[in-house]
Amino acid sequence: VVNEVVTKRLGHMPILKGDFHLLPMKVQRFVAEKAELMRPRGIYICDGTQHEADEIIDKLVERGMLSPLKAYENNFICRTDPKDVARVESKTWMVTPNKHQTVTHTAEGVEPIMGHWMPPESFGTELDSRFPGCMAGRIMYVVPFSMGPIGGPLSKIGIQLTDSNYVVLCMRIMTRVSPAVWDALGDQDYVRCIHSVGLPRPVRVKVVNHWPCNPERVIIAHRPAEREIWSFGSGYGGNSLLGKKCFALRIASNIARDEGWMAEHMLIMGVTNPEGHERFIVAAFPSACGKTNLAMLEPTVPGWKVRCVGDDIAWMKFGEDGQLYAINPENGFFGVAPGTSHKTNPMAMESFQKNSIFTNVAETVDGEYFWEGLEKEIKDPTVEMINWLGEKWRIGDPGKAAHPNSRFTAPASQCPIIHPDWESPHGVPIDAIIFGGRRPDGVPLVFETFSWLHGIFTGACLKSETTAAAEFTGKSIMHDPMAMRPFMGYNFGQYLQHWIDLSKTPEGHAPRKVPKIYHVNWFRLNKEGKFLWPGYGDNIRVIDWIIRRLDGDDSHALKTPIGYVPTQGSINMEGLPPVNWDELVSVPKEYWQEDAKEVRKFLESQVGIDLPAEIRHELDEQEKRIGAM
Ligand SMILES: O=C(O)CSc1cccnc1C(=O)O
Ligand SMILES: [Mn+2]
Repeated sequence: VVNEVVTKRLGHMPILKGDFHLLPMKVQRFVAEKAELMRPRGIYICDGTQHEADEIIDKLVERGMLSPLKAYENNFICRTDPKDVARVESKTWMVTPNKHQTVTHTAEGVEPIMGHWMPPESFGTELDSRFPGCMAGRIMYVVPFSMGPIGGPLSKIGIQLTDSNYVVLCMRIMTRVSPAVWDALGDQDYVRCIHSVGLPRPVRVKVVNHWPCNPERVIIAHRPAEREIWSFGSGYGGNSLLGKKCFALRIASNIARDEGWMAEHMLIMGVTNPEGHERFIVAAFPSACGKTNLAMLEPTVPGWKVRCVGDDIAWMKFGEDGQLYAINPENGFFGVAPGTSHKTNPMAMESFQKNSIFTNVAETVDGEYFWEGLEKEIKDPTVEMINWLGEKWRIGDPGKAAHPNSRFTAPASQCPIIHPDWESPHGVPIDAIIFGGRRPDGVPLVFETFSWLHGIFTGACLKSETTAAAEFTGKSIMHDPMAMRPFMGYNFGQYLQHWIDLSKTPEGHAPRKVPKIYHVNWFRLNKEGKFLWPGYGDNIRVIDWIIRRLDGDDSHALKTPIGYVPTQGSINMEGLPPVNWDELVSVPKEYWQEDAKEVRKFLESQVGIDLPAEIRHELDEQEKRIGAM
């Protein structure tokens, strides 16, 4: 179908690949309009095939942006401009007509830590000063992708326009890119993702590592009501792979609120006990707090089996039967490389032995990847390397081999313990939700909350020691409510209300089985500053206790003011070096009295009048229980 407006807009823009006029008309209009705005030298409609990826890879290798890691099959490495290495929260915005659609009514003079609001008129100005002509001399790739299996009832479709072929390669690993998306689209809406590295040709600045970007002019703006994302100036991770944080969390949480489901920053895992009974659990930990490690856990206790459904994002919806179901909307893993090893996550290691892309890690002269944590696994510890800055480096030299936020991008299908149902369109049944974070002091190894509302309150008070994924540095305990702080798509108080509302069974439906909510803390330190708990594969012992609780075993729990903690002997410690049980599970009165004051101050100053009454009630009741200790 040819439409005059589209034809006029496209003008003589060459279509370098694909048949533009076979695209659905609404997509033709979207592509033509953006092409007229950003004026690329041509349009390339992606088909997501291996052949297409190989062609793009060859071009990037020739240009020097990507190089093959010759020790593996089809693995590649790239180094970014050192100024473009992580999500940039300070330049990530939600654009809504009314400020409080995005941010809560914080106390006078208190900056919201959730949601970063930009008024629509300012967004217009920012857009006009960046996007017109920004793709000059570059190709505009049209990437049709599905978050979730194509055509699934919980899946959603996006179209990303980008001038970065690195982004095209990564989107193909992280999402489902296929012409089948055009057919699945039908009359449903889709999320419009517009991305540019922000460096039109002819380029007048020095491009570092063949990595075009425009760090000083970065903006990542979301228009949730319009289901639109605009990203400029960064080629990296969550700033540019718009299917992940921007779509699957910030925009999707808005769609989920409107449609009655949940878009959460959670891993999804299947756990089978020695009796062969499998349960599925989701867990929300802040960035770089071990979600991937838990999702791919290798149990140290015989008879247990863990299989991975997802490691970062869960979309969940109550089914007709009242059961909560979850899908992993992603198609790959974009995991933190440093700290990943055969000791900490052998299954992750096995997931990226081929067909994967490594960003800002080190490369040995033998063509292997290297990062902090692999010292004991490298064949030759004296081997010469190129570090993430492109400098000659050896183990023991000053500086780091890999950037702390360096990443592997690997197909989920390559994970040896990927669950057989990981692509089930309807998802897997969820029986427990676990919140957790890095809490060096005062927080027990695990506790079960008293109710759905108490669980939401506990999630809203989630805190964790900061890590490398965001731009914060240094060790401090930061609030990260529901592990969604950087990804909150709308007013946090309304988000809590949405969780509360979802537990209510709609008229004439099967009663909703709300999952039990737990909190875990693998990171408690003893008085000498040493970890009290071995963690990693031994965390199955905590999951075992949780599953016995789900199976109705209520004998091994001690009621405390913050929830039920395991009684001594109720966690299988066989084979473990002695553990100081009291230090590990104690709920110290003075610590929690302080904490009660701090979370009240946090909720009152950060959520204010938007805090649902039910959660305020949980806050009051918990403070009373602690006070009565
Ligand atoms: O986008 C980045 O710079 C890394 S952040 C990231 C990547 C994958 C999964 N989770 C995160 C996160 O920050 O939570
Ligand atoms: Mn994450």
